[in-house]
Amino acid sequence: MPLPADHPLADGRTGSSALIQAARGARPPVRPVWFMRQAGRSLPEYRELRAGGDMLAACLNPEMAAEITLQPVRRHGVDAAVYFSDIVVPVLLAGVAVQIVPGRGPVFDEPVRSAADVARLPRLDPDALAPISDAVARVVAELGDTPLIGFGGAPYTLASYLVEGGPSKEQLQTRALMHSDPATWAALLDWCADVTGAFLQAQVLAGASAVQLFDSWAGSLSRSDYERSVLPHSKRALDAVADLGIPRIHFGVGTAHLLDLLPTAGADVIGIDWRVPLDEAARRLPGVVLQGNIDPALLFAPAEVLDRHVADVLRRGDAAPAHIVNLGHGVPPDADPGVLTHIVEFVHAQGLGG
Ligand SMILES: Cc1c2[nH]c(c1CCC(=O)O)Cc1[nH]c(c(CCC(=O)O)c1C)Cc1[nH]c(c(CCC(=O)O)c1C)Cc1[nH]c(c(C)c1CCC(=O)O)C2
Repeated sequence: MPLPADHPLADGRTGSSALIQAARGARPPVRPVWFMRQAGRSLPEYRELRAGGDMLAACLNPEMAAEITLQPVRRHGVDAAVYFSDIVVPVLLAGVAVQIVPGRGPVFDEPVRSAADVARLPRLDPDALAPISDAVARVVAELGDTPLIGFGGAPYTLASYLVEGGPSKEQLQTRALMHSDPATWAALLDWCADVTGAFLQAQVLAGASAVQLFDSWAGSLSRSDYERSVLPHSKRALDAVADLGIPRIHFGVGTAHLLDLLPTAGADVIGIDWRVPLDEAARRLPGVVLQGNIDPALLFAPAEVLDRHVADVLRRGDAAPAHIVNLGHGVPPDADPGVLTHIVEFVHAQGLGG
């Protein structure tokens, strides 16, 4: 499947941007920087626009979702936008009842735990993704040569919300299901991969120039469980956009023990959390473009401590073929937006270094 001729990557708008260059392994004059979870909670203009309104309703309102996506680009001058939505949006659009509870996260009316529960999961009608395509088209019409990153939840992370019925630190029911009923598990993860795959595809076809697959909970898996029961499904989700020719980023939290496995799912760029220094990651992933990995905790440290840390991240990032600067996980809701703007200015002022 080719990109539409008027897609920003097909018509030349975003191809020479720092983000796309770096994702393809080149070293642009200035290192690209964006922040996971930049679209939302830490910005006063976001809070004002949302004004207590429902999160998922905001995601399904194309005008509002487009505006929220653009807010951090205007404010911080980041090198990419990330589409304002949530990993559970395509699940909701498939017809599964879910809410996002403020301060908690996605909560499902009925957890999915048995073979019958999985068999009942509805098929996602691609037409249901129209509000996504609409919002993305509005965003890219405003972005010019700044690329939009689309995203989706990796099958394990998504499945953990469905099985637990909500956020869970240890995902005990999820991992119990993986071991007790491998066939049901595989069917559930394939369903999640297909829902995320369709979500990614809709965003790319409407104008996203790159995608990121978030596997926030992958770190709780053993290496063998990850390799056998999760990785093939993450690959299935990434495969949904493989032939569109856009860079694919794969990010997980707490994945030090899984690092060398991650690129085998098919992504071009691997996102590293703050626990593994980028030069060590580069040694363990030769030839792989890296993204990360400013410790989000340092957003709360004095300016000179933060600057020293960011300079260290840049220096270590030089060990990779190319480096996309980001945090090691999402922007905390109480972060000072001024600190994020400062990081963008600091990174751009450094040039490429090394
Ligand atoms: C696990 C996960 C979720 N959603 C997401 C993940 C994976 C990324 C990660 O590990 O951080 C991904 C996500 N969620 C959101 C984005 C938007 C784009 C971005 O700025 O990166 C992205 C990429 C918006 C959001 N998603 C959510 C908000 C907050 C809702 C609000 O403002 O009321 C935003 C802006 C809600 C949400 N949705 C989810 C959680 C855990 C929460 C937090 C609940 C809370 O603390 O209030 C599920």
